[in-house]
Amino acid sequence: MAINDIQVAISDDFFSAFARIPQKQQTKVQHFLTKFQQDPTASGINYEKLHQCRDPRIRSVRIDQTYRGIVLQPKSGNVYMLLWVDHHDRAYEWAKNRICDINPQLGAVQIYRVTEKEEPQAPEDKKDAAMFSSLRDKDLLRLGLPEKLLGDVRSIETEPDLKDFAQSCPEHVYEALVWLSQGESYDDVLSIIAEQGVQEKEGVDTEDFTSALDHPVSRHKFYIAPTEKALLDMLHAPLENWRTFLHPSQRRLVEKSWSGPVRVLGGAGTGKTVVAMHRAKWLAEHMERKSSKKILFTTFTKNLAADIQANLEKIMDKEDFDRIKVINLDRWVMEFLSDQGHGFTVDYGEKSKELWQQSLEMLPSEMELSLGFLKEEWDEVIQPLEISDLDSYIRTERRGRGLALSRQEREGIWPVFERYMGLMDQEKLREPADMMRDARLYLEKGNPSGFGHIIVDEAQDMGVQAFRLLRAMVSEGPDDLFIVGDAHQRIYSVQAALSQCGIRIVGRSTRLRINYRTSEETRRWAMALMKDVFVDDLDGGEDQQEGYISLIHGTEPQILAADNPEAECDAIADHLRLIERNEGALNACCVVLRTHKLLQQYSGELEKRGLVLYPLLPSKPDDREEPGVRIGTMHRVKGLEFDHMLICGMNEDAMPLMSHAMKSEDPEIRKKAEMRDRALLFMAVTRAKKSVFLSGSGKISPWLGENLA
Ligand SMILES: Nc1ncnc2c1ncn2[C@@H]1O[C@H](COP(=O)(O)OP(=O)(O)OP(=O)(O)O)[C@@H](O)[C@H]1O
Repeated sequence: MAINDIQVAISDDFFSAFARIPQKQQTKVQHFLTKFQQDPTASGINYEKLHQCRDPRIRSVRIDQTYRGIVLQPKSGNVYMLLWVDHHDRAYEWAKNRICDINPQLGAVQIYRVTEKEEPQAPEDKKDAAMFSSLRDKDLLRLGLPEKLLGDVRSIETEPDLKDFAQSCPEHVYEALVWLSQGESYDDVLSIIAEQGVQEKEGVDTEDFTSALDHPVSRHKFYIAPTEKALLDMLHAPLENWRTFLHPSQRRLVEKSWSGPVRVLGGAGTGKTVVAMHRAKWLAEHMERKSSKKILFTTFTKNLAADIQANLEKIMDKEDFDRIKVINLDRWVMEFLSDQGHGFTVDYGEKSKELWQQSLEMLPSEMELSLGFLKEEWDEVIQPLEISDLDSYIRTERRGRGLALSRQEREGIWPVFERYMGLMDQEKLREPADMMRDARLYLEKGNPSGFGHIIVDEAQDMGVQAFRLLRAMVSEGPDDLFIVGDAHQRIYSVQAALSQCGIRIVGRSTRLRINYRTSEETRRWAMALMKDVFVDDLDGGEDQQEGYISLIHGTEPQILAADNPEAECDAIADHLRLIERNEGALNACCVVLRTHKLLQQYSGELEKRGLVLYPLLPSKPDDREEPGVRIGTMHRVKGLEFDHMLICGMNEDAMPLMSHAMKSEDPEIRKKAEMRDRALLFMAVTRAKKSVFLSGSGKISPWLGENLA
């Protein structure tokens, strides 16, 4: 057998186990793996049969005197699979009841754990109460359940039983069981998994590991390193599973040529950014080598673009990476316009405030409309619809506005807008949305963007002008636009519909449904915030709120209502100290506040209580090597994640914030402002990987519910 025919597949469990062993042994494992990958049949590799082991194909291999790797060596073929690594006794204990085989129904490689004494059936007295009693064995096997686990499934009665079963069950089967436990019908679950390319197959050869490793389920579990360098890179970041182990539902979006724009929706933490990054990588690897056009990966926020750039660099070859430009859209617009000799400066509201005041002088004295109302009219109607004359304004439908304006009233207020536009021009100023419009006009005149494909993250915060611009930046055609977003997290712009901006996604739209970040308890709490509100699908329709799951469990969000701010800060400090005692550091904890003023106030109070703080600054990435509790505004944590989130100062007037918009005379504007704050709280809560703590004092936010600590 030629050595180069040999395939070495490494399981995700192996990488997790590797991350837990001491550094000294990690170095030895690296040496071992380099040798092993070159030739697993070399005489220096000591395979030992484990007599206690349920799977006759499993062997141990020697790393050093005390550490062992666990390997599967199939009877035939040239595949070797590395399953685990640990101290001798623990490695043997892990291997004892593990089975690694090819599922006869699906043709995928699975690893699972059988109980000491397999019971093909549940005990008689448990049968009726069982959670999956309505399903026949045949139905369960069709989902890919190993036959040896049938008895275990039959014994599951409660959610905690199901949760425990996760330790033994192959992950894709566990996912199917969780869907079923949440009330999805059996047929719907079959369709969900079929969409991922997971379905019953005829004539599976249960000894052909080479073919089985190509199955989407196996590819979610095993990594076949293409080069030694790729393997070493993986070992340097063993817990970053997203680097290689794409879920089948993610992989099918990434590795495919699409006939036009694609929209990917997905709740918080479902891996939208991960998918978008892998999509960029796949496109770079598959695009025409000679093409002078680049791939643009764009985001709404600057911070996220910086993170993505760093992450893409980790998973790509330099040559492929050079085909991608990662930049937030605003910044690209500035660079492009400057190249075109545009000559205007963007204004984020500082100077325009003054100009609005001057323009207000044009309002007829008999009209009693506030400046707030006029600015809302500008942001919601005039700006997105690009209205530049009174006639068009009179004819427009004013969608999304709650207060009607007669023709006469429109004639009355138009001079205010006209004056504002004139003053902005005079001062050579532009609003960010105007900059996007101007960039689009240059593109439409024939000045190219230089991009052949565009990937858009955080699309929920891109407004009408941004979508129109993106459409103009790349020619219509295969793989032109790949757009990911989640309107539950829209905290900046107003709702925009892709199709109304020329981006047609019909037939190329999909949803990611498995949350990899937050626990199920946190996910449910966050979803309850959005229970009775309309959440759009970025194209004018409604996003379904059901059908998401998280496979991780944790504690319920903890809510504290203190008598006064001092008592609240005492409780926050106590909560942090407890985490520090358990985990040894506070670097993965983050405290967020609704406003800059609250941020200053709470920072001072927490420092007084002896806590070291690490402020999250607007443009500096979070360096997790630095000590201290992360602290920032809620907006600053968009797109990030932390083990523990503390969302503080959640008083009645802070959430929702009693802003101008919340006091608007237009009910639609009040509704939108409230929705943005709900989305902000939703986004902040869903940054947590392990726990959420929400606190306020005196009268707390009505959204924190009644679950008081
Ligand atoms: N296939 C995967 N395997 C392991 N981890 C994954 C996978 N996909 C995503 N993750 C992890 O899940 C977490 C969330 O991923 P990501 O940030 O891409 O989600 P998102 O949908 O963009 O989140 P949000 O919208 O809330 O910002 C990250 O920690 C990521 O590493």
